Amino acid sequence: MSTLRVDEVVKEYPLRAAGLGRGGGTLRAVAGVSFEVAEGTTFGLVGESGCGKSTLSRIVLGLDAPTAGRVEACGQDPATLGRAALKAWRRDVQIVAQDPAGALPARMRVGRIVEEPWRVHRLTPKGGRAARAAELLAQVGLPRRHAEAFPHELSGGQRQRVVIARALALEPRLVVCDEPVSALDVSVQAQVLELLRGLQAERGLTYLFISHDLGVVKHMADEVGVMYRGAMVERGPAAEVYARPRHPYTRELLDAIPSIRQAGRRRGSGGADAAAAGHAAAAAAPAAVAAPARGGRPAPDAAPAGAPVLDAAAVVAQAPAAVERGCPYRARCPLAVERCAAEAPLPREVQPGRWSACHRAEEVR
Ligand SMILES: Nc1ncnc2c1ncn2[C@@H]1O[C@H](COP(=O)(O)OP(=O)(O)OP(=O)(O)O)[C@@H](O)[C@H]1O
Repeated sequence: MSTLRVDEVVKEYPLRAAGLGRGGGTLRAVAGVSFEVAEGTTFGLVGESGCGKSTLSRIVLGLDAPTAGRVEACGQDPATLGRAALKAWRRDVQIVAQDPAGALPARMRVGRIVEEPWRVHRLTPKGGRAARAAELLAQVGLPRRHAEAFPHELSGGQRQRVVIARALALEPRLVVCDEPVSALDVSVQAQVLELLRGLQAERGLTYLFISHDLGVVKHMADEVGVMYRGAMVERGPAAEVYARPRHPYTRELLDAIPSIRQAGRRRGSGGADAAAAGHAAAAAAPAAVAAPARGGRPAPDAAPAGAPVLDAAAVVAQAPAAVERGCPYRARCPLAVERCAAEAPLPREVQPGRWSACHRAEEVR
């Protein structure tokens, strides 16, 4: 049974809202993405900065509506729910966000932070809020006395544990983990990932795990989806994708894993700097290769006729939308041939359960 279904989701923003000019036109941040996540499993969503991961996560969380397509999470499409129903649905779908320093209210004590979701939903758990909050803190590996601490008195890893405890307070079924360890030291990352895995096993949680780092996702995901310029270019069981990628962009990301780790080590401590260096390397590597711009097909009712539709990477590269057809990855692709310029590859099932949007998927090594 699927806890999450994402069906042909498209999200477009006016170029003006994306800070790109004053005229008409549309930025296509998510370009027809589909996948399902079975109950109790983890789907890893990977791609470089600007490929549309966070936009997709906002849609899954019901914080934004898709321009086209549909999401069903825990049995409901959040875009169709009224206010009260949406609030009730949010008990089932929680987020563990990226930045522990920014995600917690600075002036609230930790115990009170963990209790907050019960306050918002006017609930009292068995045994009372304070006692249950202390239990939750213990379950995420924090001593009970930390309930009295303020977030700034804790380390980054401890703060992320508080974020996780708060997300679990309402006993959700689906947790969107959006770069949950990217702000942490490399050694602490492993501990937090271990905690997330343990909680999943205990509670049967379903995770949508978003990261720019295929190395991190490897430790978590049952299935992986690789996003490039708003599209999902490869999808399949994690072990198979890592062992034999079927898209050259996945290959490029896999090849980048050792260099990211080395970048962290070169900076010395394996501490926060290392994680930051890894993030920077992942973001910078693709930018070093000039990506061409591409105009996409406008969604039927999204943009006025004649207004350009840009994909995310075209805008990241800040190049004019000159190329109208073909595979968006071809300028970086070692396998690109003439056909790739003429015809955009549609996702196809290259073997049971494995999807790739590459004309030459079978030749990727
Ligand atoms: N509210 C918005 N209005 C306009 N454009 C947006 C908005 N949110 C995101 N975008 C644009 O959509 C594209 C995809 O952004 P998104 O944040 O989803 O990517 P991402 O893969 O999560 O990147 P990062 O890891 O850097 O957050 C980017 O070009 C971004 O500028």
